[in-house]
Amino acid sequence: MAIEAWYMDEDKAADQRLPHRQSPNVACGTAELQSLGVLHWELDADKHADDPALEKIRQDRGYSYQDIITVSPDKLANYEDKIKSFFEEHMHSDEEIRYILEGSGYFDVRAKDERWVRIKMSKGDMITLPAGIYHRFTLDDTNYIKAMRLFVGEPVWTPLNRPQDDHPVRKDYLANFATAAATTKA
Ligand SMILES: CSCCC(=O)C(=O)O
Ligand SMILES: [Fe+2]
Repeated sequence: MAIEAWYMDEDKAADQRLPHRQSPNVACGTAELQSLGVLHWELDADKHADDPALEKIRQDRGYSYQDIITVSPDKLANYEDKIKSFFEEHMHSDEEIRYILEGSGYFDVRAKDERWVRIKMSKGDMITLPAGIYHRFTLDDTNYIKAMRLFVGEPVWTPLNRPQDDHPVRKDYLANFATAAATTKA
C-alpha cells in the first residue's frame, strides 16, 4: 500500500492529534512527496532485527547509526516538553529517518507553496525527510509510537526552529527541491 498523505485543513484550534483532512480530502501523492525530497519505504516491521531489505537501505544510504524511541505518556521522559518540541516547525542539518515498528503518528512537511502536508505513518513505514525541509511530528489519538531512528554518522537531533532562511542547509534544500516542487504540483 502506498503511503498516505494529504493537505491539511487550517483548523489550528483543533487537537493536533486529529487527522486534519480537508473535506473533501486533498491527497498528496508519492511523486509529489518525492519532489519535496521525501522518500518512503514499506518494510516488514516484525523482521526489523534481521531484515535484508532494511540492511540494503542502510548500506545504500549510509545509515550507520540506529536506536529505538518510544513516544507515549508513560515511556518517554519529559513527555510534554518533547511532544511540544516535536510539533514546533523546524529543520535539521541532516536527514531525519524514522522506521515505525509499532503504533502510528503523523509527520507534517511544508509543501513548496507553504501548505502543510500530513503524512500518516504506521507500522512498517519508513521515511526520510531531507536536510533543510521544514517539518514537525505529532502522535495521533492513540498516543503511542515506537520507531527506529537512523542516522548517517554520529546523530545530531537538534531541531532548528523556523526561520532558518540564512542556514546553508536550508539554502541547499531550496536549491535542490524548490524548482522541482513548483513544477510538479498536482
Ligand atoms: C516517530 S519518532 C518520534 C519523533 C521524533 O523522533 C522526532 O520528531 O524527531
Ligand atoms: Fe525533526
